[in-house]
Amino acid sequence: MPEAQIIDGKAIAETVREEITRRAAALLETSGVRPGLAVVLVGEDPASQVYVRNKDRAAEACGFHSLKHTLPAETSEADVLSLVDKLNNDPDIHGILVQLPLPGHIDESKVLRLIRPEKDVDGFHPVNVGLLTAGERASALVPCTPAGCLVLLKRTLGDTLAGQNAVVVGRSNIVGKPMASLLLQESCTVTIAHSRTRNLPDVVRAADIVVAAVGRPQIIGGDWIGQGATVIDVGINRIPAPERGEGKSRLVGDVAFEEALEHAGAITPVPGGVGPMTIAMLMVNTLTAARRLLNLQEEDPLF
Ligand SMILES: Nc1nc(=O)c2c([nH]1)NC[C@@H]1CN(c3ccc(C(=O)N[C@@H](CCC(=O)O)C(=O)O)cc3)C=[N+]21
Repeated sequence: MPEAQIIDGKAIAETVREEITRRAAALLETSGVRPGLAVVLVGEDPASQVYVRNKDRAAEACGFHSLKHTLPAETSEADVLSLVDKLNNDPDIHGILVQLPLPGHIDESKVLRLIRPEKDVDGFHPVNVGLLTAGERASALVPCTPAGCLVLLKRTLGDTLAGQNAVVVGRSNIVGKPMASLLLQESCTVTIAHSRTRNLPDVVRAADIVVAAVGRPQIIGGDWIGQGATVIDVGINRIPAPERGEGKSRLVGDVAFEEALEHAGAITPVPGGVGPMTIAMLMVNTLTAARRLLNLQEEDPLF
């Protein structure tokens, strides 16, 4: 059996970012506006710091104005809310991202609801969730990770996904549910599976498209993947790797990658698959938000 094609998320993310860099330069040329992104990080979680730094670099590479607000873990909810309020009213800021998870004493949903939907580049505000669910993707801001997965699927399978059997494993608000909405809008037959799904291996085996967004290392067996299926692995799990030396670790996805290679038609690696696309789509959303706030015409969507 030939081995699966490996979907190069890093390279595809690069092409998306190049296109956004061109469009941002054109916007600056014609309107004198530089897209502005504000990222709010509360606390010192090291993984969050890495992600926020990568995002900051990507924004600068695209020619955006990038502002990072790092607040101590003890910051009160009221202070976070007042920062969001200030960013909502800052004309130089077009996109606001509040890094999740927030410390336990802060009500996440309260913070996310305060972000102006037009600046909600994560697509987590109930207005954007509602627009996406209602099939009005064109006026919503779509969550970055599912949007990135859809770009990877279209670059791999072509622009038409209609009629494909898509199984999304995981039902989170940030990946599973919006992913299912996007695939449904593409006229896939969509199943949302989760920890309580009966006969999960058989459900996954019936899929032409598998999106794994569970957050447990290699929980999806390689032999669960139907022959020739396209596999998008959203999981980023750090596991011990004693073979690399004492105390070392490595990143793996939610899919048992090596075995899945023997069954899948195409599959994303971890790292280098969905992760880089998430950051690229944040750039897409920030430019989209800037153009809408300026009442400029929509550009050709990238997905
Ligand atoms: N409001 C909010 N929005 C987010 O989008 C958000 C968030 N909070 N909280 C945390 C998660 C996580 N996340 C990642 C994005 C890119 C990589 C990424 O680029 N990963 C690289 C590897 C990075 C590494 O080596 O650690 C890759 O998969 O190739 C990872 C994780 C965004 N998140």
